[in-house]
Amino acid sequence: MQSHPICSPSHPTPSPIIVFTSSPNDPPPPQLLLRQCGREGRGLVASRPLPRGEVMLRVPDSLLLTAERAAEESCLGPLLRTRSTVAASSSSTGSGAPSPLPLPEWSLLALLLAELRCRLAAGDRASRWDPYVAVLPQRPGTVLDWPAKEAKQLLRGSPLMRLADSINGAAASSWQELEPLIAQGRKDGLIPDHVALEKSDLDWAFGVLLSRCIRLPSRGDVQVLSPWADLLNHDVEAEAGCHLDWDPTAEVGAVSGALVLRSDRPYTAGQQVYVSYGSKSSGELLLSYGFCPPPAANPHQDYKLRLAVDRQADPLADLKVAALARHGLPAEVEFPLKLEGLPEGLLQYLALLDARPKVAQETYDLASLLFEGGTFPLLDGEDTLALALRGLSSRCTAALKAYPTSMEVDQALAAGAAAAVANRQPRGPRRAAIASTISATGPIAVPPTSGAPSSPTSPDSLPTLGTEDVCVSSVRAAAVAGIRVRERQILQRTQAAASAQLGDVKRAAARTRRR
Ligand SMILES: C[S@@+](CC[C@H](N)C(=O)[O-])C[C@H]1O[C@@H](n2cnc3c(N)ncnc32)[C@H](O)[C@@H]1O
Repeated sequence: MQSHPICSPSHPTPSPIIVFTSSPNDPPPPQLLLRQCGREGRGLVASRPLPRGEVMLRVPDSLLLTAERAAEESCLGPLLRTRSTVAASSSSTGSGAPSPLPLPEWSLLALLLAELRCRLAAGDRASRWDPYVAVLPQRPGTVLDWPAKEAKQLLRGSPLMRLADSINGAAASSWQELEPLIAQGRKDGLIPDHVALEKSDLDWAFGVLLSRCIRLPSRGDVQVLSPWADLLNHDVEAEAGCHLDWDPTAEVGAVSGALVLRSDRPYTAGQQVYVSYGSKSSGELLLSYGFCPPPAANPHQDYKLRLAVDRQADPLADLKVAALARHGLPAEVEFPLKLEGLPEGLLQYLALLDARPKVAQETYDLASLLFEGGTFPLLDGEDTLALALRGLSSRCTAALKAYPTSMEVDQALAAGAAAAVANRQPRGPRRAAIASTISATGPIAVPPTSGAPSSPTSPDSLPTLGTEDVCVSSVRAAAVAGIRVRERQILQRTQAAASAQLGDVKRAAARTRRR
């Protein structure tokens, strides 16, 4: 691999490599090196043995791409400033609070990213962010890159369809916000001719944000793009991974405050450093980040069962919504079903949804018993626990019927892809990276590992599918088939657990009647 453009010494702006130094006067060797890490793409590895709690990376504020910076540096800045002023004067409380953003964070970040991408494509390299934008992936591989028709077909029957709709919906409404602004900017001569700023540019920018944006809890949950920090890959097995957050006390040179990465455990030289992108299922990672760990090996794999008060068919809907609200519960919830055990509160919620109380007070009393007392009462002689278990079983039946394919077809599809993908050699192995070290200090020696992939024959042995893999439509289809296999297994196991518990409830009731 060539030298990393981010590190280019010829670029006039301060190179982000300074984030690796804790003291500008006496820089120690960098703690992290950039490497090619197999199907995960680039990643960061420890350059030397690192103890637990070590600061591995500091990114100063000046290198964070925030929404405020995006608004300032976009060619539409003058228009955005007018909007900010109008918003500030209409919401002014004289509190000295920072002026509100003219648009939502992601719209501003996407706008600047898209603009920079258009400029770079036309050879216009006037921005200090160019080295960063130049190394962003051309295809982030998120669901925004999937043809709409294909996404509809692939995700039919799966709860992932709702996630895809919400991602596409968010990108579409952001475009609706930006389109008139872009038209106005063009009219006002603010946008150079070589900056197309089309919907496809914005969709690309949204894909970059979905897969790389970092939320900083210790800085008011602000969302940023950060060079270097966004080269950290996700480990499904790590509960938390290394800690990445804003630290107001960290110092880079004379400046206080930095985005800091601290090691969660000791690292050996050459070991890849991971963070956790959150407790995400393989489908969520596929749609939002463009890669798919094997669902069977992902401890966060689930089936998101959506339960909602039926406002159309339930004559007691308003009462139930009010009763739920009294207990701080929404009228719609997604319960993550897993292979092992039922999610907390699921049966109570189902009991309220499916019960048919006669009067308003009965609804409120039922809700109190379920959500406060933790008991399932008899309602008009009917056991509300049995009601909830039957409700769960029938919802699992309906969910299983909603898939357009059979279990056998999905298993074959996923297994076929496992074999095909295993034959494609990724660039460098996963956990102990070997070749192609890219760093300011040159390669370090790491013992080679046996790079030969295992030969999978079942969907369970599907390897992690990286972004390059899932950019191929047939591999995407197989990844979703593998997810459907796991979702079905979860639904079947849940149904079996509900039937078994229903049997217990019936036997207990029979014993009570006999006494
Ligand atoms: C924040 S970036 C990390 C850096 C990235 N590898 C790169 O080369 O730019 C997130 C992207 O990294 C890749 N990625 C992260 N974790 C992964 C994993 N466990 N397996 C496969 N790909 C992964 C995916 O392409 C994802 O969209």
